[in-house]
Amino acid sequence: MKQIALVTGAAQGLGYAIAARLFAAGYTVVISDLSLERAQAAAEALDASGERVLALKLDVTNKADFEAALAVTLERFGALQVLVNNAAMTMTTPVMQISPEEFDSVMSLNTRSIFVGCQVFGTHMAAVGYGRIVNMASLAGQNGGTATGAHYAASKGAIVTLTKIFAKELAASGVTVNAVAPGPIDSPMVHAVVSPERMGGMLANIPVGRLGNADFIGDLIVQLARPEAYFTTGATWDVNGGLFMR
Ligand SMILES: NC(=O)C1=CN([C@@H]2O[C@H](COP(=O)(O)OP(=O)(O)OC[C@H]3O[C@@H](n4cnc5c(N)ncnc54)[C@H](O)[C@@H]3O)[C@@H](O)[C@H]2O)C=CC1
Ligand SMILES: CC(C)c1ccc(C(=O)O)c(O)c1O
Repeated sequence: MKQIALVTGAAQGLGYAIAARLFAAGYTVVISDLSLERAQAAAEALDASGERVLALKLDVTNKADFEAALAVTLERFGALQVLVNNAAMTMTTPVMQISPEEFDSVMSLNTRSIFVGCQVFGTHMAAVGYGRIVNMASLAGQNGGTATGAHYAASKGAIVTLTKIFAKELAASGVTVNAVAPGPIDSPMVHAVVSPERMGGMLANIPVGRLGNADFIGDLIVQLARPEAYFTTGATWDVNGGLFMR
């Protein structure tokens, strides 16, 4: 059976690495992002033939975009088994200076998007009796964050909880819902948040002494997406170089 996966925020960074590892594992991959042009460029880089890749605009703050992306994917490929809710943003505003509007915007993009994605895609997956959803959390959601903003950390903590809730709801329908919680991964986002001057201090604080690798996150998600991974659901998979100990 053809295996189709959709990744949000897949034009760059971890999202692109996840899409690339799924592609290498034989999946047909829908690369979605806020910008159609950037999604198209990423799709072209992954599969110039365009046979096993589709680029879509999917603004994760917009429920109608999730619904449209599901409809277009089903129309084009006839199935959709895997959703990776990856898109997010971070802002490093000190907690006492975060406005309610800024707090809402981070929660909407990082957390409400996961809620909506699990609802829309989970409903389809439950109807067909099979599916795999992976939500991108963060170590910051577990330890309150250090380099990251308070709203970012709170938004990621809520993803762990939502993952458990949707896992329980969908378990009997053949749908698993798991989260991955990375610590700092070598990616545009980490370099945007941690200046070159502060990077040495950050590396010194990571027990394994180096940043994580985006391809490994992709490979972990390939494993969680397998039919054989039916017995892990509601779990948060930590990938943090031992930083949880600090
Ligand atoms: N890079 C890291 O060290 C870590 C990343 N993470 C998580 O991994 C995920 C990916 O992170 P990175 O690749 O580093 O981020 P990134 O900032 O490099 O990429 C995020 C992608 O999301 C897209 N995006 C932004 N707003 C969007 C919207 N409204 N709708 C759809 N797409 C949108 C951006 O265009 C971009 O392509 C995020 O959930 C992040 O919180 C978690 C822990 C560590
Ligand atoms: C790159 C993102 C914002 C990031 C950076 C640092 C940490 C950490 O030190 O724990 C994270 O968990 C992140 O998600």
